[in-house]
Amino acid sequence: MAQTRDGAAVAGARKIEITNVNVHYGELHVLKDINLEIQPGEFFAFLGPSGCGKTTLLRLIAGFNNASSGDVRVGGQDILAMPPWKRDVGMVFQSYALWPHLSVARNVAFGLEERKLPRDEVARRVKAALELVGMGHLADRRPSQLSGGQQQRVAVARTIAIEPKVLLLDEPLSNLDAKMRVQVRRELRDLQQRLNLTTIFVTHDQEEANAICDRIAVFGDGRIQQVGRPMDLYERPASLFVANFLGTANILDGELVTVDGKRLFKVTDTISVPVPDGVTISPGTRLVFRPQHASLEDAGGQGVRLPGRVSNIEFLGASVRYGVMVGTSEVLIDVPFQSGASVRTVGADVNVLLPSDCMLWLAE
Ligand SMILES: Nc1ncnc2c1ncn2[C@@H]1O[C@H](COP(=O)(O)OP(=O)(O)OP(=O)(O)O)[C@@H](O)[C@H]1O
Repeated sequence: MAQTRDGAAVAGARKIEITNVNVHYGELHVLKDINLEIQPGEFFAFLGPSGCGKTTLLRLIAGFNNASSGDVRVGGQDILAMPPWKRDVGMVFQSYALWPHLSVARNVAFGLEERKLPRDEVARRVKAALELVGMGHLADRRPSQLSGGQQQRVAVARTIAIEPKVLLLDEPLSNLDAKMRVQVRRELRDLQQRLNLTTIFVTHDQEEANAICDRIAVFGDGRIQQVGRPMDLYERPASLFVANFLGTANILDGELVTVDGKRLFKVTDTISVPVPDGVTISPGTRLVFRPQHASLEDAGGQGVRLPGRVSNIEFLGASVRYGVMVGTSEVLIDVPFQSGASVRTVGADVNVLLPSDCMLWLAE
């Protein structure tokens, strides 16, 4: 049986299988050979920059656009030929799309009435859905009398009232301020767990995806670049694109040279890094590392030393972020801040100490 990030076993939730999906808008090839399996009860993110096709794939699953080729199955059933309302799939839109002239309760009831459910069943579901999102006490208000976060909760209530087996969330937090985003994303995660819903969350915000999702598919240029758990993608990105998209990455250019039989990655005439056995360096391969994995060392410590000069200092609270020029590239190094510890000054000569197990060798 599948398990969620919190270890809870899930029964009854649906698996989503996307096979060889292509979507064109006229000449534009928007989704290219998408293959993906989303496990029952997973909270899954589509993450990527604007325009890479995330929403297009979400809308395809919901039934609001068509594939040029490929197959989408939910719970083993081919859904692409079904109308949206028969798919057991509920979608929450970025804009919320609430009716301004209807009360909160009537907004939630609307989709149920369209489905011709009996009145008492509609009333029961409206009440239950609003209670679930903590909006029962505001059932008589109009959307204009609600905050952004409250409107978002109504939009979620309206979707879960139809009792979908799959929940699709299209950038649901983008209209909220930073504090509210953190609160509502937690609520969404809790709700998803309680209802045991296979959920896809579309976002271009890596922090959001990392915070609440079990797994992430990173999209770029209409393709899935990598799929994995947040920590695995961060620690083991498969490409420069993914390394750059998930967190801050230092990227050093260089070329492979062999000196006395040893392979070196030559960053400048005076700075070279030994290439570990088993690593393949091809044209376009770069040396990549995270700011917190390196340190500034005066003495001691294991690893490769890169001589550089401090070019910038930012105090971030828990750490100090140094910009250090290594050759012609500036790298960022996060040093944990300790009260009373001396802080280097701009212009100081330093050694960047880079443990060999923190080096990534990546290409585009
Ligand atoms: N109905 C449409 N007709 C033609 N082109 C479209 C249509 N909808 C989207 N596109 C184009 O398809 C590409 C993918 O759009 P999509 O909305 O899926 O991207 P996205 O990754 O969700 O971006 P965002 O984060 O900005 O919403 C974009 O180049 C967009 O301009």
